[in-house]
Amino acid sequence: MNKADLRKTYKKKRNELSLEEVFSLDAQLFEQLTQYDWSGINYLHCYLSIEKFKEYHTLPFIEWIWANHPEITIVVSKSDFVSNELRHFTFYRDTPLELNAYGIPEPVISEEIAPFKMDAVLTPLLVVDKNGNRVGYGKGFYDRFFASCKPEVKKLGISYFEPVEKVSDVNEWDVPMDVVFTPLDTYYLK
Ligand SMILES: Nc1nc2c(c(=O)[nH]1)N(C=O)[C@@H](CNc1ccc(C(=O)N[C@@H](CCC(=O)O)C(=O)O)cc1)CN2
Ligand SMILES: Nc1ncnc2c1ncn2[C@@H]1O[C@H](COP(=O)(O)OP(=O)(O)OP(=O)(O)O)[C@@H](O)[C@H]1O
Repeated sequence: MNKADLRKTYKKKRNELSLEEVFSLDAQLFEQLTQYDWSGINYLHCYLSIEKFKEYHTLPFIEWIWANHPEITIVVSKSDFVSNELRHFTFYRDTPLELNAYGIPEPVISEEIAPFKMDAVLTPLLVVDKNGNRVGYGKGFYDRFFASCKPEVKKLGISYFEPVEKVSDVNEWDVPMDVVFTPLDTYYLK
């Protein structure tokens, strides 16, 4: 299937999840994430969830990192919807957040971190294929971001759904995921 059709299908599938389903999928994803080997990571970039789109709710996992991996600095983004580029800032317990016009929580003030500093990036997505090719909302924020990261950055995807066989229209700018967390499994793709 192509990205446009997958985007439509998986947006609908996610929308149709009940709150009970989301709650239980989130608990399973949390288990997968906490079983991953986080050693060697200093800067972990993580998205903050858009509630109205029913994205996996990352805050409980971020709190787990704060409690269990004090050596890791969590970094979150601010989105510029004119250039479709991200800027990156440290995120601590006391960092104030505000919702931007798209419903994405963003830090009000904190320290800016350059993209090449990231050791791992937890990436939002609608669905991936078995090669790690990702379908997002179609604005290319994360593809641009990965283009400015160091080549060895760990690209980690989070998905409510199992990988599909194939995204048929992969472009030259698409950066595949190395690892994908789903409620049922963690896939190591490269
Ligand atoms: N939590 C989170 N943060 C993220 C992303 C993400 O997928 N999740 N992004 C990943 O790249 C970027 C933001 N991408 C976005 C792209 C489009 C819309 C949006 O609201 N689009 C339409 C509505 C479409 C719809 O209804 O589905 C609009 O413009 O109104 C929001 C965020 C950066 N930050
Ligand atoms: N490194 C890059 N530099 C400049 N433009 C880029 C880059 N990567 C992607 N783009 C542009 O961004 C758009 C990405 O579209 P695509 O359908 O791949 O988005 P997506 O990966 O689903 O979305 P998102 O990353 O926002 O979740 C394309 O129009 C592409 O031209």
